[in-house]
Amino acid sequence: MRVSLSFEKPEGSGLCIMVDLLRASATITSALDSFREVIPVGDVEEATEYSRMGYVVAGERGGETLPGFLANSPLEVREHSGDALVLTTSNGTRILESVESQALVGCLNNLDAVASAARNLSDEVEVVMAGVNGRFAIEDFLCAGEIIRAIGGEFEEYAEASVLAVQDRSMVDDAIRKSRSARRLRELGFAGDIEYCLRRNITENVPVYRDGRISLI
Ligand SMILES: O=C(O)[C@H](CS(=O)(=O)O)OP(=O)(O)O
Ligand SMILES: [Mg+2]
Repeated sequence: MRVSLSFEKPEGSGLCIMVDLLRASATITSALDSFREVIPVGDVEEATEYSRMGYVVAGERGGETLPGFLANSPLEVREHSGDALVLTTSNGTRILESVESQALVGCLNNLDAVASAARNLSDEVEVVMAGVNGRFAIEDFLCAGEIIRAIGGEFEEYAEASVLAVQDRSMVDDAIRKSRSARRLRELGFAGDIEYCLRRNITENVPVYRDGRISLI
């Protein structure tokens, strides 16, 4: 198994795992408990159009929930159900739109499940950190490190660095709690989401993005 790590967009065209720990990956993973599929859309206008058609919509910009939408929150979306959830977020949904083939969605909540699915699907996987508006985000790097360690195999150097960074779990948790993204979410009243996103292996859900939709693998 060969594992690489990249930032913002996949460098190859094979299997990838999109990691946006706070919060798009966790929201998508959680939503698939109560929705058959998630439709990720890049812009607010398109999501609003879906809303007019009667779809349940969720989304934010800069962490702030869009008016009339559910929050990009793993805790909030699981209180709703339906056939499809339309989701637009600042980073995660935008990254998925740049995926050419298929992408799994990974977070700490589904850490071992997504690692095992990747191993079953391919002998090469690229983990893609979403970041925040083009900037490195430590929470995505550390989450990627835990997923890459769980996948195992041969790591390219960036991937290896992420694994070396996650030797101490309490340091990982502290760094994520102190991240710019977490601070911003706490200011907006989403402290509960941060703690939820830090929980390891609480679900077997492995979301897969293909042909513009996300469903369980
Ligand atoms: O809603 C979130 O947690 C973030 C907001 S921000 O742009 O990083 O402030 O969006 P996401 O697409 O989940 O990174
Ligand atoms: Mg994020």
